[in-house]
Amino acid sequence: MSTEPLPENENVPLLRAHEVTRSFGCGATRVTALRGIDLDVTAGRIHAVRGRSGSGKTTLLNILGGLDLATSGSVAIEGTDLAGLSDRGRVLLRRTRIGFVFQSFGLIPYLSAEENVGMSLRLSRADPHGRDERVRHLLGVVGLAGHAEHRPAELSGGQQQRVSIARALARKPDLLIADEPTGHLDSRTGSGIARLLREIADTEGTAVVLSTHDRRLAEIADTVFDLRDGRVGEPAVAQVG
Ligand SMILES: Nc1ncnc2c1ncn2[C@@H]1O[C@H](COP(=O)(O)OP(=O)(O)OP(=O)(O)O)[C@@H](O)[C@H]1O
Repeated sequence: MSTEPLPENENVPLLRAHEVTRSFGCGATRVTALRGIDLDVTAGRIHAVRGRSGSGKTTLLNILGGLDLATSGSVAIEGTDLAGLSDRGRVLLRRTRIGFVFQSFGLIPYLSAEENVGMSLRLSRADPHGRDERVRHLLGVVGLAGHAEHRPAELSGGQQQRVSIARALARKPDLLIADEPTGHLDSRTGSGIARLLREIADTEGTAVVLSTHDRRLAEIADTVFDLRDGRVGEPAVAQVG
């Protein structure tokens, strides 16, 4: 990958993956999940990764989010190669710049919605007043202002996913990684989550990378990458912007 500094220009990608491969295991049991992925991620845009089960979607998202490292190739956020950071450097980068949303929500069951959303802000010792304001704002953004004190078990699946999206946004990440965010939801609830992600990308300028089998999520994406045999085809520009 070029070591030239990127020009200052709003079209410069936030994240750039170049020739990314990922293999697991060795010898006869070696599995190559990704085989040379090139992909750019841009602020305020939604990038959907589609593909059959086992095509490498989760593996790719984990690498883009710095949860895992490529076997070869590079992933850089604003020119910083993730593989060049120490483990602690990657943890810090994830905490400050990347939010994660998972299919199974991953909320802490004994905490209320507002406590789940505010958790990472408490851990970062954010000023309590600003923290409470941010949590209130985010619960409003995801349409749960009236459910601040509910625990996950008292919320529907769609509401739990909204809490997990608010939690992922608490520290104003530049990049939101969402692995099958509607995978456990019925289609109507999934459509609501799709609209919410679109709104967040548009209003907060967050870059979103999501994996999905869900047509509705692919429809709200700006770019769709089809993963097949560990490679992506030419990115398709989705019909709906
Ligand atoms: N930790 C691991 N160890 C060994 N093989 C792995 C590991 N993680 C993923 N794989 C393999 O890599 C390939 C891609 O898996 P991955 O989970 O990325 O696919 P996916 O497209 O997300 O699938 P799904 O839609 O079912 O979640 C699969 O063959 C899987 O078995």
